[in-house]
This record gives sequence, C-alpha cells and structure tokens, in this order.
Amino acid sequence: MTNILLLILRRDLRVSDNPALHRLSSSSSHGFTNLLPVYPFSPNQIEVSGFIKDGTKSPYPEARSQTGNYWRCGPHRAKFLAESVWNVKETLETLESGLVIRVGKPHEVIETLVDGLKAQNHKVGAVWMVSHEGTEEKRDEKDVAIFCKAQGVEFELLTDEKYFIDDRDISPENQKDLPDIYTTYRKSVEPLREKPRAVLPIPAKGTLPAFLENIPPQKAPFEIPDRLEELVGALVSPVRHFLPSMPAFPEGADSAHPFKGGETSAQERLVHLIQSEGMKNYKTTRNGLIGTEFSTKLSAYLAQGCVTARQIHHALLEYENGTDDRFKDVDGYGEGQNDGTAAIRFELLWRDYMRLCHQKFKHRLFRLAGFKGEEDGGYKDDEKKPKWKTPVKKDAPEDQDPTPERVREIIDRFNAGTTGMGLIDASQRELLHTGYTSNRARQNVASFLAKHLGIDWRYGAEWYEMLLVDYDVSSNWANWQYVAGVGNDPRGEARIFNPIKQAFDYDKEGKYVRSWVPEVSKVEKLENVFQACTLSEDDAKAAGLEGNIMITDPVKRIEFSVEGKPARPNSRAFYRRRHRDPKSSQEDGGASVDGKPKPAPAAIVSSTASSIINTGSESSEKQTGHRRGGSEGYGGRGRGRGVGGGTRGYQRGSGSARGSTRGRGMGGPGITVHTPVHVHAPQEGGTVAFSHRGTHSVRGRGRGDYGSLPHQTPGHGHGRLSQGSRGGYGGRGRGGYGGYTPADQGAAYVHNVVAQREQAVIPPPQTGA
Ligand SMILES: Cc1cc2nc3c(=O)[nH]c(=O)nc-3n(C[C@H](O)[C@H](O)[C@H](O)COP(=O)(O)OP(=O)(O)OC[C@H]3O[C@@H](n4cnc5c(N)ncnc54)[C@H](O)[C@@H]3O)c2cc1C
Repeated sequence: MTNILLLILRRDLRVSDNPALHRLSSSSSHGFTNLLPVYPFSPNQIEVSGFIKDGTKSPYPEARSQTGNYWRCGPHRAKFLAESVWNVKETLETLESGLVIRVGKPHEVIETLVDGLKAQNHKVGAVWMVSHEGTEEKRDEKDVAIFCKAQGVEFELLTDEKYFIDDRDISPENQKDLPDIYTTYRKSVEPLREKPRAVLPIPAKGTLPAFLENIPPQKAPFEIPDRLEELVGALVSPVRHFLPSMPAFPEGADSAHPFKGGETSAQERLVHLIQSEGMKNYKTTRNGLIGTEFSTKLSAYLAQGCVTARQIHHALLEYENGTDDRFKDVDGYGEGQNDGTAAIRFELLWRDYMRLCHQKFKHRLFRLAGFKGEEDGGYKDDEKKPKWKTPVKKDAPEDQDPTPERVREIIDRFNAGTTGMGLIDASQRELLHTGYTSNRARQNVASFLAKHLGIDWRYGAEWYEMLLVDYDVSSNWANWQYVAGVGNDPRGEARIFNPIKQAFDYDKEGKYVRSWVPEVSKVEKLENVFQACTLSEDDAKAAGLEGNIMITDPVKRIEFSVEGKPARPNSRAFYRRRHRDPKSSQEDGGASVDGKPKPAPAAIVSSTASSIINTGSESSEKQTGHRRGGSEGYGGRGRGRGVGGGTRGYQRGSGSARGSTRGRGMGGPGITVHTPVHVHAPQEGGTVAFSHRGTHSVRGRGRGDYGSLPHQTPGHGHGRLSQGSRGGYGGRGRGGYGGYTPADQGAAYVHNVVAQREQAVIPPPQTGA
C-alpha cells in the first residue's frame, strides 16, 4: 500500500536548504512511500486565465488588487516565477523526483489530487506546507488544514526557514512584543553574524520518496503546459497590456535586473557577487541607480524562496573565513567580516523585521491609516481634515483639492512616469520596463506619492505589487507604510525625500534620468533634467519639449536652488502660465498637490534639503526621536536654542520643541494651522535669515515671525521663530527648530530650513496668495 506525502510549495522554490526535502531525504522514519511536490498557481494572487485554451471563461474572478484594480502579478514577476517554478521542477527531476504544477487555490488542488489518488487506490498519508506570512496565505493554510481534517489526512505546517534568523531562535519577547523601531530589534539580536542556523544540504539523488507515474490531471478548464516557454506565455499573456499606452523601451537603457528566475541562477548570482567584490563593496555601492552591480539583486530570489538569507550568510562566511577556494582571489578573503558583508547582514535583518511587523500587525499592514492609525483609514472624517487624497468620488469630501478626477489623472501619470519630476519618472519607467528599481528610487517614489502629493499610498503599493519582480508582501507593504509615515518609521510624517536633491546626490550626471526619460536626454542642465518645468520656453523648444505635458502641467513643482541661485522654477513661461492658470500656481515647495493658488512662495529658503534618510540605514535611526513637545519640533544637538511655536489645531501643544538629545527649545505663542503653510517663511514683521556654513550645518540668524496664523489663512502672524545659531539637524551642529505644522508637506520646510549644505535666499516678506 502506498503512503503518499503531498508537499505544497509556495514561496520555497529551492531544493537546497529546504527543511521538508532535507527531512524526507535524510531519514526513512517518516514512512512515506511516495512524495508529490505540488506547486499551485493560486488564482487570487496571479491571473490564471492564460491556462485556458478552449475559450471557456475562467471560473475565478480576475486577480486584481483592491484599491487600484491593478493586476496582482504583472508580466515581470510572472515570468520570473514561471522560470523559478520550472527550475525547481528540473532540479527535482535530476534527483529522481518531480513537480506537479497546478492551477487553483491550494486546498482545491489538494482536493483534486487526493480524490484522484484515492480513486487509484492510493493512500494520501499527509499534506505538508511551509507557513507564510499574509492574510491570504494564512487563509490558504487554514483551508488545507480543514480539508485534511475532514479527509482524515495528516496536516503539517512547517517553519519558514528562509529568513536570516529562524523563527525558533526569536526570543519570546520579540515574538510577543516586537519593538516598533528596527534598531531596537537589531540590537536585541546582535551580533548578527552569529545568529543564522546552518544551511541544509541538497538531498542526494534517489534519497527522496519516489515520485508517482500516474498523477491525477489538472481540473478543467485549465491545461498545464509542458514547456517553460508555454508556462511563461500562459502567465504573461493576460497581463501583458497593463498600461494603456506603454512608452517604448528607451534606446540605450539597460535593465538593472536582467536575471532569470530560479535557484540555479540565484546561486550563480551569489557566487558572482562574492567573486566580483560586489559583496565587499556593497556598502559604498548600494545606493546606485544604474546597472546590475550596484546592489545584490537577490531580492526576487529571496521573495520566491529560490535562495535563503542563511545561504547568503553562509556564502559570506566561507569568504570571510577563507574556507572556500572559489573566493580565494577576492580581496578580503579570510579576513573576517568587512563593511560590505556586515551591511548585507544588516539589510537581510531588515527583511526579517518587515516580516515580523507583518506577523505582528497582520491585516493592518494594508490599511490606509497604517498599523498605528484608526480603523476608518482617513477619508471623509467629519472631525478631521481627511489626510489622503483619493480618486474615488464617493470617498472624497466635496471640497477635496485636487478633485477626485484630477487625482485620478495624477495617479495615471505617476504610474506612467510623466509627472515631470525626473527621478520619479525615471524610476517608474524603469519599473514598467524591467520590474526593478533601486531601493533609493523606491523611497523617493513612495515619498513623492504619499508625502508630496498626499495621495492614498496604497495605489503606489499596489502598483509596485503588480510590477516588482521582487514583490514580497511584507517588504512591500511595510516599506510603503514606513515611507508614507504610517508605519514603523520613528520619524513618521517628518521624513520627506526631496526628489530633486536626491537626484543631484545620487544621479550626479543625470545619466539615470536621461536614460529612462529619453525626452530629456538632450536637456543640458541637471536642474532641468530633474524637473522639466524649470526649462525656459526657448530651451524647451531647443530640446524638442515644447508643449510636453511634463512642462506644461507638471503634477508637482518643487523649489530648488542650485549654487545660490534663486530656488524656484524660473522660466518666464512658467510665470506666465501661473498667472493664466490657477492650476499652475507657484509651487510652495511641498504644501499641496496642485490645483489651487498657493500661499506666498517668498521664503522658500531652499528645497534642496536633505531630509533624506535611507530606509534601513543606520543614520536614519540616529535621527529618531527628535520630536518633543506639543509640536513636532526638531532640536539639534548641543546647546543652541531652537525656538518654535507650538501648533494648535490637530497638533495641540504647548509648543516646546526639543531635540531628543540636548537641543533646547522654547515655546512660541503657538500657531493654528489648517492648511499647509511655510512655517519658516517670514511673515509680517519679521525676516528669516539663514546662511550657509561649512558642509554640514546651516547657520541661522534672525527671526521670522510666523505664529498665530489665522485659521486657514497663512501669511499673517506675530509669533516668533528663531533658528538658533548653527541650526543643526539630525544631531549635526547645534540649535533647534520647532513648531511647524506637520500637516501635509509642511514638514518639508523644516527639513529644508535645517538641511545641510544649503543656503537661504531672503526674499521679501509676503503674505498669502
Ligand atoms: C516603497 C518600497 C517598496 C519595497 N518593496 C519591496 C518588495 O516588494 N520586496 C523586496 O524584497 N523589497 C522591497 N523593498 C526593499 C528594497 O528596496 C529592496 O529589497 C531592494 O531594493 C532589492 O534590491 P537588492 O536585492 O539589490 O537589495 P540589496 O540592497 O542588495 O539588499 C540585500 C537584501 O536585503 C533586503 N533588503 C534591503 N533593503 C530592504 C528593505 N528596506 N526592506 C526589506 N528588505 C530589504 C532584500 O532582501 C535585499 O535583497 C521596498 C522598498 C521600498 C522603499
């Protein structure tokens, strides 16, 4: 009598370091005569209509997302996934086993197999599957367990061992009460190099319980292809046209992620990264934007379980300990952990942490208000101003600005990469074409949608879910929450990435933007490449950009100064447009999306600010906790004085602004701010002066009166704001800054004012628009 084990594979598409296969191959005490590894393409997570050949309608609804109605899995990941599944199948075949590929929810697939096998007089002894984080994943596990129970089949849920620190080694405290700050978690598990368990070997040929010859067929109307190309076709063809007018792949642009899915490619990539010194140099290259070598590109393999974090760790150990000849010629061989390898471990732990957050917050990871926010999610709240702009009319307040129709338009342009903001557009187009974009670009893109535009960030998260080749439910949604300010970023709303400053810092020659946004490839000045609307009429004409929507109707304008020149978009055409068209009103550096005249732009000191902290970097954590008091004040380190008014309204408080270290702040008279205002702008009766000093500090002198702004009328006030001498930020320099409104992008100004390396312009005091 047979005793068959059905092993469901989901995101464990590897044969090495695979606990289930290891257990089955290393002992016969399990008692199974046969093993059927099964991979189900689950119809709620990936569109499966491409498996139907006879024109029948799919019994499943389309696999689309909830908010944006995008495909759950777009063409890039569909292809990568097909390759990964096929690779496991081929490797298992070399081990005299195999893989059953099926379409259907896991419990449906299991039911068909169990029924069919029983009909052949086989006994199915057990079903195993690895536990994965996720609401749908948990539901699938439950459904399989219920089915097994009803059938008298044993069911076992195995630990997911592809993370850096195994679940079994996570302390009860961390499991029960995971810290909300990554650094706290990291410190609780250091030293990282000692944490991962040993990797498990690949089962030897012929050691797995035998595969079966006669496998019950796939349920109609689906047909399972028997060639990889057909499998790719079945998965990709329904979702290929995900954008109404897809731009052509830019000539000369190269994918940073040309990699094929599967365990074999993952292992090759890992060895290459060590041999090419990519791992050793990781810390200095990881913020790159172009090419295959600037970061590991292991994320897609990790997401599908083609490689485990502990395998990466062990390969690094071999190199660091000098125990693998393949790496003997690599600089640093046998010399222990170096900056690069330590940084990789640090990032892998971020990945762990994102999953643990998902485990902790469960469905709250998908909520608009984030895991901390209230259940309603922030739309249409009678008491408070709705925080997020929505394209859905019924959800939007009547006076939503911009209108839902305009928000829809902006989202479409954001997706297509035609916002006019170079770095954002380049990243979004790279994503469209290749399924990959760097971590640096992702942070900017997410920040742009959520913080500069104030739009429901779930549209962005779902767009990423569709297009990212490395989409991972925990990493994607937790990172989006983090950047949107509703997740576990201790700086929350205050962290805003200035995409122009970021472009200057990370795309120093404009190569990245020019290569993915070919329209600006002939534009000469970087400031124009990074924000096309700053082109003068003549230059736009010369570059063939006359009438281009990125210039005539950018979704956002950000003030920016280059080497002391005035900061704002400065073409005459722009000012003419501004006066003609209220939608093109002067950008205030971050206050609102579009569509209404802005308050005075006068004292936009400079928006070249670096409020940029890299998710996952050590420095981001160092700058945490800089808020205290009733307002969100920032104190620099040291004894300088930061004086800021408190805010009233939704941020009620006494107005003391204090640095978390030793900055001191004095409360100002308080302000009531219901619309975004330039809190650092000189308002009536005052000036603000900031001067550049050194590389890392901004020296501020003088005072700007801005407090007590009348309700919704920025531009009047008699409060007081002083930037203490050497206004530092993030622990640099001294002095503090406080009392700004956290509403919308008001925070950006704070960063702008206190940012490093920027000087100020001192425009005449102005009142509201
Ligand atoms: C808005 C946003 C969405 C994201 N969505 C995803 C996603 O769906 N899937 C995904 O794997 N990563 C996601 N990330 C994290 C990060 O951008 C990618 O892991 C990284 O860019 C992948 O490239 P790499 O493998 O070359 O990374 P490397 O820089 O080489 O890092 C090594 C590994 O560490 C892990 N890692 C690095 N940074 C992070 C991070 N911030 N969070 C979690 N893990 C990290 C990844 O597994 C990565 O492969 C997202 C980040 C942001 C800001």
